[in-house]
Formats: sequence, C-alpha cells, structure tokens
Amino acid sequence: MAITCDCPMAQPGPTLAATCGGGAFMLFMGLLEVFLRSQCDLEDPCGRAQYRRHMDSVYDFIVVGGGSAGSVVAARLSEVPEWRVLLLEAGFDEPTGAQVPSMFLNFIGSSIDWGYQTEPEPAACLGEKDKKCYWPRGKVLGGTSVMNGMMYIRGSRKDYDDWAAAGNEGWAYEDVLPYFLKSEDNKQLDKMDRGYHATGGPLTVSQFPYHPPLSYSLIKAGEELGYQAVDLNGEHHTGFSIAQTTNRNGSRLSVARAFLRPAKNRPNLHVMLNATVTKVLINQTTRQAYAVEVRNSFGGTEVIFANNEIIISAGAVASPQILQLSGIGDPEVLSRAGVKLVHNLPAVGRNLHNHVAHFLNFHVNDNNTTPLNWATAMEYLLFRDGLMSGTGISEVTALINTKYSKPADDNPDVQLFFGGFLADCAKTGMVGEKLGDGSRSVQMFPAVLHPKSRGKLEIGSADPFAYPKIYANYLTHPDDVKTLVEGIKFAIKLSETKTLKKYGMKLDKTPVKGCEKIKFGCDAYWECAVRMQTAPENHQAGSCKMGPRGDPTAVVDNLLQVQGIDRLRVADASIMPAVTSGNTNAPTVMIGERAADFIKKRWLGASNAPYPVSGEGGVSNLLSASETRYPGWQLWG
Ligand SMILES: Cc1cc2nc3c(=O)[nH]c(=O)nc-3n(C[C@H](O)[C@H](O)[C@H](O)COP(=O)(O)OP(=O)(O)OC[C@H]3O[C@@H](n4cnc5c(N)ncnc54)[C@H](O)[C@@H]3O)c2cc1C
Repeated sequence: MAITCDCPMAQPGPTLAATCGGGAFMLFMGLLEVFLRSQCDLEDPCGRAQYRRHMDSVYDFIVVGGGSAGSVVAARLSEVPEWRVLLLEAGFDEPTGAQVPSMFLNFIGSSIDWGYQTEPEPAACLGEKDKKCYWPRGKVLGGTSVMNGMMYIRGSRKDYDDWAAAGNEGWAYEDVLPYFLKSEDNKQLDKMDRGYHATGGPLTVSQFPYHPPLSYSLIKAGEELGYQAVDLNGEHHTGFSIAQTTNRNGSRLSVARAFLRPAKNRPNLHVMLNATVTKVLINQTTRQAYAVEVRNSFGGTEVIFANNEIIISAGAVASPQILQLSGIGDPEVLSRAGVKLVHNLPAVGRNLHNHVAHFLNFHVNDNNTTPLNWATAMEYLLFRDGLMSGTGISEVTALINTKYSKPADDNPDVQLFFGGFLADCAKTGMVGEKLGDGSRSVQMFPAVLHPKSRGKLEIGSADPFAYPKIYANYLTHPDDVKTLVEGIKFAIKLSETKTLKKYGMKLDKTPVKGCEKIKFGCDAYWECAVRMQTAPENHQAGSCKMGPRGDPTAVVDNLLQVQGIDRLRVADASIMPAVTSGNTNAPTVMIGERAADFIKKRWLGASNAPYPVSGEGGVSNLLSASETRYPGWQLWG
C-alpha cells in the first residue's frame, strides 16, 4: 500500500527534544525530530484514525479506553457495518517520536504518561521518596502499547491452563491460542516453531532489524548455563531469546496503529480523543448498564447512551477505578469516597499484582558501539536499520527456573530482562554513558513471574480526576523475596560465564543505600537491596479478576461480563486472574480479541469461538437465585 504524506497534521504529544534533558543534545533531538516527521511511514498523517470533535448521543457499543485491548475491541466490533461503535480515549494521538524503538523509555514521565504512584509501600520501594513506586501507563491512543518495550511474549501453556482450572471455562491454552493467531502477522515464520504462529493478522510480529553484538553473546551465555535459544511463544516457554516484537519495518507498531488505522474509513466507528469517561450509568431496576458520562475535549460533560453494551478497557488501574466511581465495588470503599452504592462487588480493585524486579548494574569493556549521532540517525532515516531500529540489548529476554520451580512444568518463575546499548539520549549524546575508565554500563533485572503478594486499589474520593489510591504491597509475601534473590544470583552467574567475561563484565558492587551495613552479596544483603531499590515491572494485572459466576473474589465471569450487571464487560489486563509468565501486551491483545468474539456471539449469535457459550444467541449476566449465594449480590443502593 502506498503511504502518502499529503494530509495536514498537528504534532501530537511531546517532542523528542522535550523528552531529553540536557543543553546541546536538545538541538540534536530537535533536528532529528524534524527529519523523522518528514518520513511518511513514521508520521503517517493520512493513515491515522480519524477523530471526531462531537459525539452522537446513542451508539450500539461504547468502548472506554483506546489502549492495547480497547483498540482491538473497537476495531473488531466495527467490522459489523450495522453496529455503531464509539471509542472514548482520555489521551491524544501517539507522538511521531514514539515510533522510534530506541526512544521507548523517553516518554515515561511525559504528558502521555498517567504517571501513577503507589501509596507508601510497607516492604518495597523503601529507598524511594515517601516509599512510593512509580507506575508509568500510557495516556494516549494505543495506551501503554505506545510506551512499552514492544516485546511479544504470550506466556506459558500452564498460565492459561491454570486460569481454566480455576473455573474459567474456555481460557485454557488450547482455547486462547487461536486468538493469538487471529491477531498475528508473523514475518519470520521460517524461524519459529511450527503450529504456533500465523500470518495475515493486523499485528506485525518480528525481531527488530538490528541486534547489538552483545545480544548474541547473552544468548551464548545462556547456553553455557544450560538454557537453549528457543521460540518462547512456541513449544517451550523456558529459555533465552532475541524476542520478537511488535515492530513494523523498524518502527513501533502500537495496537492502535495495528488495529484502528486500517479501520479509519469505517463510518460506523467514531473515535473521540481527550474524552475521559467519569462513570458508567446503570439502571437499578433492570441492572443493565445503559450509558457513560464523559468529560469531553471542550471541558463539558455529556451522557452517551449504549443500545447494547459498554466495554471498559481502561487498563488495570483505571478500569476498577471507573467501576468504583460508578458505584460498583466494596460498600465501605465507596462510602468512604462518597459514592452511592449501585452494586456490591467487593472484589473490584482487589487481587492487584505485578511482576517485581531488581536492577543490577554491570560494567563492560565494549567500546565498539556506534553512538547516537548523525551516522546512526541516517542509518535509521534511510534504511530503518541500526541502533535506533531496536531497543539495544532490551530485545533479549530469558525465562528461567530457580530452585523453587519445577523445570518439568515448563512454567519458569523468573524472567530476566536486560538494558543497555540504547540509542535514546544521554547527556553526552553517546549511546550509554561512557565511564571514566572506558567501560560502559549494562543492566540485568530479574523479575518474579508468579508473585504471591497481592495489592489493591481504591478510589479516595468521588472526583473522577483524582488518582486512585494504589497499594501494590510488593514483596509482602516472603516467597517473592526468595525467588527474586535466586533470580539475582542467576544474573550474576550469567555475568561470570566465559562468553560474558570476554566483555570484562563486572558487577557494580556499590552498596545499595540503606544496606551498607550488610555483607555485600549474601542473601540478607540482596533481601535488603530488593526492598530498598525495588524495580516494579510494568505488568499490572488482576484488579478486575475473572472467575466463575458467583465467586466473591471475581469481578467478571469467563465471558468478561461484570458479575451481576448486564451489558457491561471489562476487557484488558485487569481481568487476568494471575498475571502471565512474561510481558503482558500480547495477552492483552488476545483478551481484546476474545471480548469482541463474545460480544459478536451474544448479539449476532455467530462466532469463531471454538467452544460452546451457554445461552441461545448469547448470555445475560444477571445471576440466578442459585448463583447469588454470596450475600453481597442482593445489596442494592
Ligand atoms: C515502560 C513499559 C514497558 C513495557 N514493555 C512491555 C513489553 O515490552 N512487552 C509487553 O508485552 N508489555 C509491555 N508492557 C506492558 C503492556 O504494554 C501493558 O500490559 C498493556 O499495554 C496493557 O494494556 P491495557 O489495554 O490493559 O491498558 P492500556 O494499554 O494502558 O490502555 C488503557 C487505555 O485507557 C485509557 N483510559 C484510562 N482511563 C480512561 C478514562 N476514564 N476514559 C477514557 N480512557 C481512559 C488510557 O489513556 C489508555 O489509553 C510495558 C509497559 C510499560 C509501562
């Protein structure tokens, strides 16, 4: 398809220069931005979804949040030409600079980041100001897929089989695999395991075009420790990999770019930006959701009606927040916040969890990397190659077993991430800061894949623009600490392999502040270190947990319908009963695909769903008398 640039477009979002501090570098970044914006495939002014200034007052379906899941739901529902679909997104369109893979960290803390912070943590982030952990989340069309690391990891077979075993019929690995395939357009089929990948979907999946030499060495180092290089989305889920990512020809493929731009000419899909949903309205007699209240881009409040359904896809923080603002939640939380109870559902906002990690810094002797300069920039601008077309060694990942997990389960308990050789911005304009002794820094960070600690999220007031109170409760379960310490030891062992010794890789032994009195490197030291310098991962999940109908710990059922309320679903990372073993974007896209199919099944009576869904032409979510065994179900405000 020919890409044309011949359409007017205002620069959306923060510029690259604004995301890089530091005097002289501003000029470089400013000029680079001008060149990037002249590239039609990056700026894509004609291909972007068309946005409306005004909404109609009634639609068939309203999707709240245009992130990783919401973009999919809106695009798939609008495939039905008779359905009128509204997508409401609180942020604006994605900035051109965010298309450059190597700039993936630049937008954290910018205006497209909600920039959440937890409440003071009891057992983690103790070295941070007020003991609060920082949670970046995308406030932009495409959501967090506009600022993520693009890694495409689906999770293990056991993750989904466990969801199904917990009573979620239709969510076993064999059930969800077709939905991963439905989205996928894999550009490297020949390199991947047969039977696990597909082409032709909207989501382009491929390795980045360029790999720093150290990426290959990390894979070799893994082999030295007995781990093979594998397709982590294939037959095995344990091993090392230069991961496939959601990039298209060396530029970021956000979920909005993949799913919504191709749908831009559909007259039945309306996309509103800068439109924040403040609550869902529910008819207390029929117990059906029928409208949303929206703060529009002019600062006014509108009520928009849904003939059929409302789908909340606002992410693991905002989805439970919106439910609580709508009067769905724990009566005590709502009463404290001054919100009238509509439906007693205490599970809303509970079961919040996330992978948790610790950053280890290493020095390497490698000076052999092209810095971010005009040569690198031209390589990217002309050929979409070189350091700017990837995320440095962050493209590598490993899923490994500590002594606490059973290798036979193929369900590793630690994911190893890497950082370094990133052509983003540095004070000197070099890739990675050169240290005085001629070495440079790289990072490894092990993350706990099956955290047992659970947090919660509560609104503190009825103000929809006040951030909710987030209690992450990281590392409150002792097993999480033990697993993380083992992950750290594995990372250090990896740095000591023959392969990495060639780089002169050395652990930075500067003691973590607050742990100086403990002998460096012993278990007690690492326990202290992980609590002082906690690296919260960005895979928040579980706050609108999926569970069997009537389960008091669940918010949605296996069709993603809010329990006890009809015509209201949640579809995003918040529904995961337990976070998957890896990065969460691909699973969230799959959840969006499934939600769209459930809805089609209900309202059209047809679906690709490979397993039976109860009810003729779909199912209402009103609970029968036998399902209302939890006393809370009867409470109505
Ligand atoms: C720095 C970082 C790196 C990451 N790296 C990776 C990676 O490499 N690979 C990977 O798989 N995952 C990664 N992730 C995680 C992954 O991107 C997320 O899990 C995923 O995008 C979550 O999708 P979601 O649909 O649940 O929420 P989101 O994508 O966050 O979407 C929620 C959307 O709802 C909107 N919204 C919120 N409230 C309202 C409201 N009231 N009204 C209207 N709209 C609203 C938001 O603005 C947002 O657009 C990373 C995350 C971060 C932060």
